[in-house]
Amino acid sequence: MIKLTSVGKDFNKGKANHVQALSDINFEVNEKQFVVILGANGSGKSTLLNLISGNLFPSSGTIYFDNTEVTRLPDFQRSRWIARVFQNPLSGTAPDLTILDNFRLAALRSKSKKLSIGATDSFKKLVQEKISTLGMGLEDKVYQPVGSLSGGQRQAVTLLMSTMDETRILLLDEPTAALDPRSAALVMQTANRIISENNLTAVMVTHNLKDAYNYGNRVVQLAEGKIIRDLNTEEKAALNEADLFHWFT
Ligand SMILES: Nc1ncnc2c1ncn2[C@@H]1O[C@H](COP(=O)(O)OP(=O)(O)OP(=O)(O)O)[C@@H](O)[C@H]1O
Repeated sequence: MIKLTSVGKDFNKGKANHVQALSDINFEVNEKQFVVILGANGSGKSTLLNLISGNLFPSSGTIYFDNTEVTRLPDFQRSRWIARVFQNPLSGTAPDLTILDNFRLAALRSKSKKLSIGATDSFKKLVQEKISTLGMGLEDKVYQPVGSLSGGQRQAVTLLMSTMDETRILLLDEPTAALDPRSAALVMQTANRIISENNLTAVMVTHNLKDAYNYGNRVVQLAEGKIIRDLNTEEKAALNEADLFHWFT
């Protein structure tokens, strides 16, 4: 469903501060796969997500979604299929708008589901039903501004918003890095549930080896802009947690 062939990304080419962030990346993600990306700082993980989302264009190579070339399709034209959760809980939602209005905006990204997207009672009920699955008691707070929620609550709400439209791909960029351990665990459980219940294809960047071990059905390691390991479902299942730690020693 996502395919990168011979993709490279240079920053500041021809200048003294030239960086080759990614080189000759051949990376294919099948539908409903949940890929975890590991790698040291600066290895190119966020750049890879930015190329998939269309926030950056590659310097070389080609990107396809479902066999259609999207190499130079800008992010706003891909956002119909792609939802993204960032490290910073402040990204991804509009802080001054209520929870309900944030969900309305998410639903408006695609009109084809024929959802009633006005501030109608049925839409409110739908949002409350969805939010109640988080087990955070937010269903009684849908008129509260999202900015008043905790970081963990915001990440969970952002994840849930990805189920309001035609999203097929969920990109998670260190989604729990700014959260305390309990909130981080809740957000990961929520992400995992949303991915499987909605048959999403997911790519998650993390530095958390426990999460990389516990979640996803494929694990890829980047180093200096190249893929140096790519373990499929069986190979990942055969790992133990210490193996992942040894990748970095
Ligand atoms: N906009 C940019 N301009 C110049 N260089 C950049 C830019 N974005 C990334 N880089 C460089 O590209 C390389 C890869 O960066 P990237 O952010 O993809 O790494 P990362 O693996 O996500 O790192 P981290 O784990 O620290 O978030 C780094 O050397 C970084 O400095």
